[in-house]
Amino acid sequence: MGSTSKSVVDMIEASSKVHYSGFHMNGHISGVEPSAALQGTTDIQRQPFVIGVAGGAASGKTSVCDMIIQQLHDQRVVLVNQDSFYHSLTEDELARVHEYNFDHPDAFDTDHLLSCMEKLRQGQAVDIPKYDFKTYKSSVSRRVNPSDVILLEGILLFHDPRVRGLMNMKIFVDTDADVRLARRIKRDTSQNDRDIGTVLDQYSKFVKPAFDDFILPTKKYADIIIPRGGDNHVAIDLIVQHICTKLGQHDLCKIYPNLYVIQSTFQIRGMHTLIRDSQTTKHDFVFYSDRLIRLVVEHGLGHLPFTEMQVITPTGSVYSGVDFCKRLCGVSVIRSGESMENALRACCKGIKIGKILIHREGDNGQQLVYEKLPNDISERHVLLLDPILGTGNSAVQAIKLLISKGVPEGNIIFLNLISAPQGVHVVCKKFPRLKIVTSEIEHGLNEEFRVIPGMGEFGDRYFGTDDD
Ligand SMILES: Nc1ncnc2c1ncn2[C@@H]1O[C@H](COP(=O)(O)OP(=O)(O)O)[C@@H](O)[C@H]1O
Ligand SMILES: Nc1ccn([C@@H]2O[C@H](COP(=O)(O)O)[C@@H](O)[C@H]2O)c(=O)n1
Ligand SMILES: [Mg+2]
Repeated sequence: MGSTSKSVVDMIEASSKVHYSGFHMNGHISGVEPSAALQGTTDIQRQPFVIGVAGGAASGKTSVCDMIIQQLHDQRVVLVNQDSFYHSLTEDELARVHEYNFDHPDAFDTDHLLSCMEKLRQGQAVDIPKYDFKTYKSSVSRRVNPSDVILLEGILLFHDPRVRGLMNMKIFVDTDADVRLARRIKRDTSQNDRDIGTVLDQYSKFVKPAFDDFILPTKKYADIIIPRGGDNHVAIDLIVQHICTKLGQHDLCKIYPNLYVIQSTFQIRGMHTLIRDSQTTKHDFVFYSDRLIRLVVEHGLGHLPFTEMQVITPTGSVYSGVDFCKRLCGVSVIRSGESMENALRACCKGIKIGKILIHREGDNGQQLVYEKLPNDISERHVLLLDPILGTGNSAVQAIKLLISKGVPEGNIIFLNLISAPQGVHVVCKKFPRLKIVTSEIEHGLNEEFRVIPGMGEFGDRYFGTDDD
């Protein structure tokens, strides 16, 4: 199929240049959801996506980071090394350098690292020290500009909870101890002018014990463990793909405060991988779609208003909580939207569900052919259900109908599994008070206006009508 697609960034620049570049001038970009206080405003300040890469010395951390940076060539990425924050040795320490433990957490100026990271996260440039392994001192520094992605790498990066707390993703490079020692000998004798006896003494006295006591125990904090470091191309490709997905979503979220992409996890990516696979059986397709739909529905319900209430617990204490919004209604866009009804019913006991059927003739010829909605819909908050947002034309028809029935635009939450950027632009621009909640942003649309990578005809795959 001769399909062409535009990258998210291309489309954003083509259709929304003013918002996009305006945002970059403010210089705040992030991997984190906007805070509650900022939701609903256009002044969203975002911070960079921070990836921590830890592992033993000479495990291949720097090499893994270099490979990630190479693959993220069209993104603004900076690398910050924990090595840069080694304390400079005093004259006394220098005189007895062979007794100094460079692999202990105290060897690093972690407060300085934290203050530099804080500035970068706030969009400010920082001067990061340059550490010299031969003189054991930092002298000059290098200027690091704020970026969309910060790679932070070092042996003990996961040791301090404050440093761990900065990270959106944690990677542990897991390389065999013999390989690490062999590389270390090679590196220290050739680059750092050390003799092999000194390298081996340091290894047995400090490096190996510190690895066992301080580095290995932090492996449990990793989101991803990469065996074989830079040789593991599959792992690096997956990581880069994940980062691109997050950045793509953030680009759109930067522009539209009414777009909510649920926080991606590897569970969610795994479910998406299954439902996008053309070889997945109907049974698995339904199972994993249902799991994802439930997540989207729960997330969407989180955007409904609530009232505060107090209850008495069985211990006789007062619990101050909230009461659910009662005036609700689901509206499914026939036919694939009906796949989302069960999840909504499972979350909202006895919820009314209306239906809309829109007939699609080519790209622009959307026509409303059927609707059955509760009479009092104008007094309800509406959860509009359609698993795929493509061109946005059907969605616009459905939303217009709801508004014509008296539903305030701000009372509509549009729930879908995947959204093409084109559809997001159309819906978010036309209905800025409506909220879209989705689980992934797609790359785009092909020449036939089908979402890509997409997952095919959702209704056919879900209801089993795709058999020959
Ligand atoms: N997959 C690999 N194969 C061969 N040599 C490697 C590989 N990964 C790293 N190296 C080499 O090992 C040394 C240490 O790698 P580096 O990425 O600097 O590790 P770290 O940052 O964990 O100390 C470097 O000299 C590097 O060129
Ligand atoms: N002056 C120094 C400072 C550090 N080391 C060793 O470097 C290792 C950490 O660097 P990686 O790039 O390998 O992560 C660590 O094991 C220190 O022992 C050193 O030898 N001399
Ligand atoms: Mg390194």
